[in-house]
Amino acid sequence: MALTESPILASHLGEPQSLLDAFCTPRSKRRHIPRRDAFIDSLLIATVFATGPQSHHHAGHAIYLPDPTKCSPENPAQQKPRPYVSRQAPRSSRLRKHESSQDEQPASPCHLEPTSQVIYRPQRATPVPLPGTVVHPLVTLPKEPTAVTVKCMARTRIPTIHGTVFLHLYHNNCDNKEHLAVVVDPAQLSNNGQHSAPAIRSHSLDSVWTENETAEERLIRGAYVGRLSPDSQQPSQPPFNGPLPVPHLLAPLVRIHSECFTGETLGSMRCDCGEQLDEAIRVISQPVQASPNGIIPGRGVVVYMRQEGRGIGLLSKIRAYNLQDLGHDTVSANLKLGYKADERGYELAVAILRDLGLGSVQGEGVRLLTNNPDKVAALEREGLRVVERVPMVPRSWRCRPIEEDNQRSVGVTMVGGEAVRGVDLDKYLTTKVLRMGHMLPLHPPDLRLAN
Ligand SMILES: Nc1nc2c(ncn2[C@@H]2O[C@H](COP(=O)(O)OP(=O)(O)OP(=O)(O)O)[C@@H](O)[C@H]2O)c(=O)[nH]1
Repeated sequence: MALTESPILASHLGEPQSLLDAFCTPRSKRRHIPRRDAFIDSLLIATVFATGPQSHHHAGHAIYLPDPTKCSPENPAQQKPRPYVSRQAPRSSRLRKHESSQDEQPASPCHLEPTSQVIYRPQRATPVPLPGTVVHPLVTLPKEPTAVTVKCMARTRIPTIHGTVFLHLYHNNCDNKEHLAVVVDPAQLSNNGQHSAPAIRSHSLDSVWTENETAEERLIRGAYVGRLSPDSQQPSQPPFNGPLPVPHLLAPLVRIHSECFTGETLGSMRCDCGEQLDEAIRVISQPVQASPNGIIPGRGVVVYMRQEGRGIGLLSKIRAYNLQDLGHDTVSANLKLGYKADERGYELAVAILRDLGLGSVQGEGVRLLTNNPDKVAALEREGLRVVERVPMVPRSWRCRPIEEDNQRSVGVTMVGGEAVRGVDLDKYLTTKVLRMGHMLPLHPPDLRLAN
């Protein structure tokens, strides 16, 4: 086929950028183009870009070529639209999508998502049969379970209204999200290196990353001790076997917090997530009695997991909110969308805590800030040593009854805010108690609020 016979190319010859734009218009807007032509066009475009000059925006982009035998218009069943699954949806849903796309539909430029970059995934050699072993062609060798690995990429000091915290950013080998740990341990700011409690530090951050890494590289990623300043620059030492538990020391307070864009960033009053994040940092920062050393600064961690909407992702959470406006509660809305009431997993959170020296059998146990019994059980199943559960009572529930609907002051759900209250929030909290078994004292008037 000559270049000019292609309907897309003919109208864009000599203009590679506008050609690419035309090809990249959403599929819904270019349905008039027969799929066979679209395929030929993609081949031609690939040729044009492989041979011609490329802008730096497009140089590294893969162009996916569909299998022409599967993309044929003779098989319309293969082209039926499928529900859109957000990239933030739980891994299980995204994998389901991928598997079903392999079963039902051919890979095409419109279906394929960019390959996510997975960091530190261990390389495994392809199993080679032993000499003399007959391998049946239909036998699938069982996959080895992948051990969860996390690595702290950077750490820095963040002053907050509750005191200084150390923000840690983690990568892992299970998803491509950047989970965080907010470490409250202000004793680490002292430059004299004397602490009455083991410092909560990341093992992976303090490790030696390369043979020839410089002190400056260590400082920049946050592997330092004391307070970093123009006058104080002490790179940390590679860790030994982690801090050992100290007798008579109160175990550090830990909260596993799940991301909530609406509550934490918009200050939504449908939930108390922003308030909970603030409350967790506040409570952990309170000085604690540590006999025989007397009072020591508060110690603990908020592990901030990118598990928006209890793991269903923001797109589905937004849809769930509309279902809630139609009369569903937070649990039945999830179920109606095809999810479990809670889609979260905690193996990464536990791995992060272990990297910080907490929750293992040999290390310090943790006091867990939560009302959610399933969360405690799930964390213990993952091997976290929980020595105590500490309740998180919503601030508005401490001063019952609700004074006025939707009453709040500016920034109330943000870190440093006050209490959030309102009818939507009360329904949400009541549902958590009645349907999810959250361990909170429920006042009789709340029963009428649950729907
Ligand atoms: N699916 C869904 N998720 C919600 C809703 N409201 C808040 N969330 C999410 O719920 C998560 C917070 O979890 P919660 O159930 O409030 O609390 P928890 O972590 O289970 O329990 P606690 O430790 O006691 O706070 C965040 O990821 C929010 O985005 C909702 O109506 N539907």
